[in-house]
Amino acid sequence: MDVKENNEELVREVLFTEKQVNQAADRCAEWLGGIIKTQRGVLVFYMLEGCRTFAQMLEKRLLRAGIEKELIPIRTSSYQETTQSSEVVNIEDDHIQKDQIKGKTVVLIDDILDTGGTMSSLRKRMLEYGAAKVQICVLIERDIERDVNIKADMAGLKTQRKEYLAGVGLDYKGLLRELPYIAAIE
Ligand SMILES: O=P(O)(O)OC[C@H]1O[C@H](OP(=O)(O)OP(=O)(O)O)[C@H](O)[C@@H]1O
Ligand code: HPA
Repeated sequence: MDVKENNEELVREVLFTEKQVNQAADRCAEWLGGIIKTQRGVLVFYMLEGCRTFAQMLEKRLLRAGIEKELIPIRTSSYQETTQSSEVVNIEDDHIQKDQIKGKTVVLIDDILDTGGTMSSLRKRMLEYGAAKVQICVLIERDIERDVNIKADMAGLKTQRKEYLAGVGLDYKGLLRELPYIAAIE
C-alpha cells in the first residue's frame, strides 16, 4: 500500500513500532491466558470498532498457547469521527445474555484507555449485571491524571504523550486504523 493510500502523511511521529506493538500483544495475551486458565467461566469482551485488531492479535496468541476462548464483541462509541470524547458512551449490548454475567469474572479489552469514559461506563454496566469482578486490559494506556477513577490491570504499552494516537485499530477521524504501528497525529 502506498503512503498516500495509507494516509501516512498525517503521521507526526511513530511512538511504538510494529515490533513493540507485537511484544505488547504477547504480554497482554500471556496475562489474559493466565486469567482464563486459573479462573472458571471468565467472560472476555472487547470493544468495537477500534479493538478489533488487538482482539485478533490476542486470539491468535491464545490459540498458539493452546487456549481456545471466544472473545465477545461489544460496540461502543464516544468519539464518533472527532478527536473529542463525548460525555455519553453508547454501549450496544443487546446481543449479550445478561444472566451469564452474574457472579463471573469479566475481562474488558480495548485498544486504548484514554479519558477512561468508555471503560468506566462498561465496568459500571458489567457490575450492574452482577459481575463478581471486572478486569481491564488495553493495548495502550495514557499514563495521565484523569477525572474518572480507572486504571488498566494490564496495559501492553503506556504513554504520557498528549497527542491523538492512531494505528493498530485506533483511528484518526475514521482514517489510519490499518497502520501496523502507533503514531502521534496531532
Ligand atoms: O478512554 P476513552 O477516552 O473513553 O477512549 C477510549 C475509547 O475511544 C475509542 O473508541 P471510539 O469511541 O472512538 O469508537 P471506535 O472504537 O469505533 O473508534 C477507543 O477505541 C476506545 O474504545
Ligand atoms: O488517541 C486516541 N486515538 C484514537 N482513538 C482514541 N480514543 C480515545 N483516544 C484515542
